[in-house]
Amino acid sequence: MTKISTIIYTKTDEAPALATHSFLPIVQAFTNSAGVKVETRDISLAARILAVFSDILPENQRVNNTLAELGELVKKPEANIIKLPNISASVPQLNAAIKELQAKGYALPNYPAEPETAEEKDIKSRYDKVKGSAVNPVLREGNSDRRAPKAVKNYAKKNPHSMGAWSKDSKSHVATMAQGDFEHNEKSVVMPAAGPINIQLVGDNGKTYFLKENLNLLQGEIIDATVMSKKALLSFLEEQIADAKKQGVLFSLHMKATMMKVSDPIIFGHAVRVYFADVFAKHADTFEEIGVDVNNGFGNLVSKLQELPEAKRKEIEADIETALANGPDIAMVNSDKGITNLHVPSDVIIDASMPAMIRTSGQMWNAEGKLQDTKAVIPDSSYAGIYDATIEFCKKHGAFDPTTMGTVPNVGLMAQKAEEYGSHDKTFEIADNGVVKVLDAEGNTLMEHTVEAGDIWRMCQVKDAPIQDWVKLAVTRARASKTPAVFWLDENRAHDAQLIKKVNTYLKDHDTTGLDIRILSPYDATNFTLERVKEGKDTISVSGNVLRDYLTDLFPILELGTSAKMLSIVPLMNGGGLFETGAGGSAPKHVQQFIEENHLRWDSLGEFLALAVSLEHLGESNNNDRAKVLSETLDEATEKLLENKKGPSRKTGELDNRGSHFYLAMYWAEALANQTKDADLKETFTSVAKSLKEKEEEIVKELNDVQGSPVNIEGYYEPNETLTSNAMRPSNTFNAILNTIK
Ligand SMILES: NC(=O)C1=CN([C@@H]2O[C@H](COP(=O)(O)OP(=O)(O)OC[C@H]3O[C@@H](n4cnc5c(N)ncnc54)[C@H](OP(=O)(O)O)[C@@H]3O)[C@@H](O)[C@H]2O)C=CC1
Ligand SMILES: O=C(O)CCC(=O)C(=O)O
Ligand SMILES: [Mg+2]
Repeated sequence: MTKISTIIYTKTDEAPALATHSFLPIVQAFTNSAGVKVETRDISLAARILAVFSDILPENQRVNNTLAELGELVKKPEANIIKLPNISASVPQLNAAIKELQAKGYALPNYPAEPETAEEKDIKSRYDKVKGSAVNPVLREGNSDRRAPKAVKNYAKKNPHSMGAWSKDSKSHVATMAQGDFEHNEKSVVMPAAGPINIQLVGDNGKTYFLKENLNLLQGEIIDATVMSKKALLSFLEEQIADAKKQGVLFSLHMKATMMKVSDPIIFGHAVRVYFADVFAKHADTFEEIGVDVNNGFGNLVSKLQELPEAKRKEIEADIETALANGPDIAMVNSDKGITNLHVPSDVIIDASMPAMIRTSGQMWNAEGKLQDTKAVIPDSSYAGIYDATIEFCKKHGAFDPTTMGTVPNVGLMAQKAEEYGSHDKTFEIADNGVVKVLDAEGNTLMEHTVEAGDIWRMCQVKDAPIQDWVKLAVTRARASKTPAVFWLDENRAHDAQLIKKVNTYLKDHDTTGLDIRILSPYDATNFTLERVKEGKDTISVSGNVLRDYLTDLFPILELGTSAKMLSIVPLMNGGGLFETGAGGSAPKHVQQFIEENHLRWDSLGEFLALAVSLEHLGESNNNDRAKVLSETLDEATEKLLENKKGPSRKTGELDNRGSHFYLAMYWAEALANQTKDADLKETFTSVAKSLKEKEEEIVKELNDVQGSPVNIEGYYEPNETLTSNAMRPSNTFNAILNTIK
């Protein structure tokens, strides 16, 4: 008797949440017969908001803090979690979600942008726990192994996606700071012993205070501190805006304001204020009065203007028009609706936006809805070089060829809030000129920076155990796939120099004979990897947390057309498994199409791949042979789905997400019927496969016929369960067959 095994399937937001309404009933029907329970946990933005305010809500509206619960589970060996992408909310998204929940009868407070009373401060601190990238860092108690499975890569080679041609004369380029930024000011030390540290600001005005107290660190932890100079940033932005105008290219800002939820909105705000400098100078008092905060994007100003009397509003709008006419053209998110790249910080997120630009001949959309060469502004220079190198490579060699290009899997250091992505509780917009010091328990200065008011100072940490685990994972993957592995580390960067020492030490713990393992700076690693990619050769990138994020969108988008097709495994350090679905996000544009046309183009390939490895892990860890059979047959079904091109189409009226789920179910049932390892499963699924095949045409017709008109699911952040489920399961014939599986 095998013991009951449980997989946790996360309920999230937007397109992946819609897809779950169709896919999960299939999964549950198939796994039930193998003694595998698939339970859901709601970690959507709406559920996370309700969880942090449960104590003030009436009993019938309270929800458990499931994210905290999963945060504990990932530290246990029995963890087996399938994690779908979720919204990492920018402030405009957070406000929209609060508004929707309030309208649904939840007495939630508004988000206080500038809290004054103790109560407001408490409210803001609760919302800040939900804001930005608040899920992934909590669950990632392991490092990351992301790759395109062979079947997926072969499919892409045989069925290449479109790839915009590159011209040698392209004026597109990356602009990044040459001094005064995080990269150039970085200092780094390794903790010689465990103990608390303090971060202190010694003000030139005689005021000295702690920015952070009693932060407990472990022995061997690498900590870095650095600062982005406001002055240097502003003059860089001024230069780039003028240069974009001069060169006649689009101005486009690429940030990660979701993951870097403290620093990057501040930088985003500076970019908006510098671009619209004349408007901000002329109307400073009015903006102060109506509480304009462009750290949440230019869109915040646009919406706040509605509060003004018409004459004043019109005057400011005219000045905005003048600024736009005088400045360089701005890259557009939606030219029909006049939404620019500077409107909302969560509309243009660097990991997806830069590869999309590179795939589109290095161009972005202008206000006329036409493609145009672009200046991609990435203020901090720590990682901008990888996009610079890629763009220059494309100018020299032309676009990559998906039919021949090699693949670049990634082994990423991310466990336990590693590096920049764990820095928000140690990032500060500095209030006074002075010196920021990192002090050990005895009061010795470990690192210090001279700062000015408005500078952004931050500290990052990475623990030693995750580094050891990461090096081990890199060697394991290099050995298993017989592929060269490159550590993307720059000996000239303070943090990387410390990491290189540890990498060299920990590599000695493993047998590396016969393996090709190198350490190259990110810029050189890009060129080395791209040369090989062009020749059809594979190369593992072994990187820190930020590059993990960037590279696992960059290469999949170039190789496969989307990062949705990645296998994304997080072997948890305590033995459990976290299986992320794909490497991309929650695709807001897909929801819009679904609502308007009842067509969901979301590709669940990432979910299929994740479920297969989750079942395999369960098979191994729980000695559940049936789970293994389910896993093997699911992989067969996924391959067949690719071969027969049953992924979702982008066009309304054609097979969509729901139709692709039907085909997966049919192929899965067929594979189960054809296997010989488990007779019971064979018997159950022989009749299921037969019914599905017989009714194929009818089911596909039912799924496609509903498309073409709007659908109402009564909400965006918390749609109505029944309406959504009905909309996502429109084939009675298919539903009836699933109901017969015992
Ligand atoms: N792991 C996580 O939880 C992550 C969450 N996010 C969150 O997702 C949101 C959107 O982020 P954004 O940077 O725009 O990135 P997305 O990955 O959501 O979207 C970029 C584009 O990639 C394509 N795409 C992504 N996934 C799929 C899929 N499964 N099937 C088909 N196409 C896909 C779509 O292209 P097209 O429209 O052309 O079809 C989509 O518009 C943000 O709230 C962000 O915080 C982002 C990254 C990871
Ligand atoms: O958590 C997030 O906000 C995004 C995560 C992400 O983009 C990634 O891990 O690839
Ligand atoms: Mg990413």
